[in-house]
Amino acid sequence: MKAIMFACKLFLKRLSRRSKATILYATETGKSEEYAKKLGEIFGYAFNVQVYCMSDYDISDLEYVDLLLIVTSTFGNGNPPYEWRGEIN
Ligand SMILES: Cc1cc2nc3c(=O)[nH]c(=O)nc-3n(C[C@H](O)[C@H](O)[C@H](O)COP(=O)(O)O)c2cc1C
Repeated sequence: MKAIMFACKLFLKRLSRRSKATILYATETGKSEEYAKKLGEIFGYAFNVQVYCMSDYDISDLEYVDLLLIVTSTFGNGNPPYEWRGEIN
């Protein structure tokens, strides 16, 4: 039992040291959200990853992020999805 607790502590310590990656997505029909979540799973092997919808993200949190990935679609004349057009928090 002690060995398991020790291994868990080591594992959590190691996880907390990983660089922080944030993935923001903006979507109309859900494809970018799906892709952002898949990307999150893949990057989760090497980074401490969080995935957010663009409209839910507080931009002041960017200063704590080591890597930022943005997944979005375009519509019409290369316009971004609706949620991207609104003001980011
Ligand atoms: C009406 C309409 C307009 C589109 N306009 C563009 C465009 O200008 N450029 C582009 O690359 N893709 C365009 N697309 C393709 C979408 O970007 C594509 O379907 C995308 O995968 C949708 O992703 P989402 O579900 O994350 O919004 C358009 C699709 C539709 C239905």
